[in-house]
Amino acid sequence: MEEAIDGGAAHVARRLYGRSKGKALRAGQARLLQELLPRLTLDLTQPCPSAAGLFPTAVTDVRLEIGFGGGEHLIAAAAARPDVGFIGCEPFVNGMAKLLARIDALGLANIRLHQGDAAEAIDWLPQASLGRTYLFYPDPWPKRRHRKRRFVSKETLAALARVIRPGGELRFATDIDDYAGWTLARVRESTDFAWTARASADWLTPWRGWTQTKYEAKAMAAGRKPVYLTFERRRDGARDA
Ligand SMILES: C[S@@+](CC[C@H](N)C(=O)[O-])C[C@H]1O[C@@H](n2cnc3c(N)ncnc32)[C@H](O)[C@@H]1O
Repeated sequence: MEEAIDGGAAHVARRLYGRSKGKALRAGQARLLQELLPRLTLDLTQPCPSAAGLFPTAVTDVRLEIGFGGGEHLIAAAAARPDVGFIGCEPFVNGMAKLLARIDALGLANIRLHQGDAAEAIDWLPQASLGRTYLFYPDPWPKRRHRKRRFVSKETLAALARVIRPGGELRFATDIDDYAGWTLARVRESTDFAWTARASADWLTPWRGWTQTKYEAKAMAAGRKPVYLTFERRRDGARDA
């Protein structure tokens, strides 16, 4: 067990499941990992006084993407909103290399990165420092005995509730019905988040300006139908209002 760096939710050192390496990297990708990644990486060994202060220019909001994969959504979101700071977390080195190539090509200055478990970055961030968090197609771990490896848990929801400001959002997409039900059940038990859907169109329609991720394209090609769930961070005492 490790102490939280900023005195926030206690960070429990946990195993990160899933692959961290795939195909051999090209020379250009290896160079970006060596030279660009260290310049954009969060320094979790130092306290984080302010999430907005991680960016070189003033930002109006800070948003976090957990497990960005190939970075399709993160790049599009950051390019569309240069006034917003984005933090991307991804342990898979090939995904990180792909994202770095896009950041470099587009000259984006509003992305910061953590190559590893997003839970570490979440525990490091100050309270109420994020306006929005994205969790798209997290690894489904379909076997019953592996479900405890899923990113969504009572503990991660509590950690996210600490860093998402009241009125802020957690956006979640999955193509696995059982993971949607699992997440809804955990949100239902939480006093921190409320599912905002009013009608089926709300969970069957992607968010405005949505950029399809590689995983979603594969899921749809295989005939699976995604759901898009938006959870609002409750303001204190709002649960039974
Ligand atoms: C099924 S892929 C989806 C990727 C991407 N979101 C998409 O929609 O294409 C899940 C991703 O989550 C990453 N991941 C798994 N556990 C993670 C964790 N604890 N923190 C951050 N990323 C994680 C994996 O490396 C993988 O790239």
